[in-house]
Amino acid sequence: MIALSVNVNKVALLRNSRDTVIPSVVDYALRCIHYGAHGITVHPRPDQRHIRVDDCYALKQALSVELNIEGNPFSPPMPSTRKGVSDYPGFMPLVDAIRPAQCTLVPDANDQLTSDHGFDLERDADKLRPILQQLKEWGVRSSIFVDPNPSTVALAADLGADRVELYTETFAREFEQGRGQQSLELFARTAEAAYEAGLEINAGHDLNLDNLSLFSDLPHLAEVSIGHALTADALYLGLEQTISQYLAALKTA
Ligand SMILES: CC(=O)[C@@H](O)[C@H](O)COP(=O)(O)O
Ligand SMILES: NCC(=O)COP(=O)(O)O
Repeated sequence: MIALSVNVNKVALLRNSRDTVIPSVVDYALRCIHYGAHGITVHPRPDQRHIRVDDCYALKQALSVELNIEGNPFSPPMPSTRKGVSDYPGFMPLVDAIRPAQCTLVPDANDQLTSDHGFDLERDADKLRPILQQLKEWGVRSSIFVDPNPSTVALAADLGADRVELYTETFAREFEQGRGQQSLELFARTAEAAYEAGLEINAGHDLNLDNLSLFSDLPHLAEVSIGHALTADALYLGLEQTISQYLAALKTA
């Protein structure tokens, strides 16, 4: 079985556009689980523009399924600029406080719009090793966000990671151009090399209802985390009932 972990960043982004709690990130996450999702993913960034520190605490408390926290382990503390929102303590202090089931290390710059590359395992080895050791001591399963590369992925196991998350943006773009099958082959060779090295395999970024069925053929795939497209699809797929309920409230149905 391939686990679906729903990334709730975009729900927080919508919530943050007002000083209200609509939509509730925790309520949305609980509904995802009620409808069959297996876990919840968040990617807090230092500016807390979507998921906030307080969301991480609330999700940890509310969830009985796996919470996956993604982020740059080297991101420093940052004061909050918004009233009533806690300061960002830095990524590793946050993970220490929350102790999620899984922590995915992503090399995002602080001001990056979204994740756009994986770690360079050769260049960043010495920086990553103590981070992975720390996660092990905390009992947090570790995963490293990587670009598909069959010749370097095994290094993640040498560094002490439990899993890798394959960054699937290139697959999504190639799929749109009709080259999904060719692109999947590179991912499959990377997955085989990772599996041979003893790693478990996650994947994510820009997976959607069009490309997911093909991607789910990836060998040894344990988990996908999906947020952006899934949130947009929930808007579309829930629209009919929503419009009809608003019309009923107006007594014009
Ligand atoms: C690591 C990764 O690919 C996701 O966490 C991605 O960053 C989605 O979150 P955002 O859409 O908030 O960037
Ligand atoms: N790790 C990928 C993730 O959490 C969600 O990525 P996306 O579906 O929002 O592109």
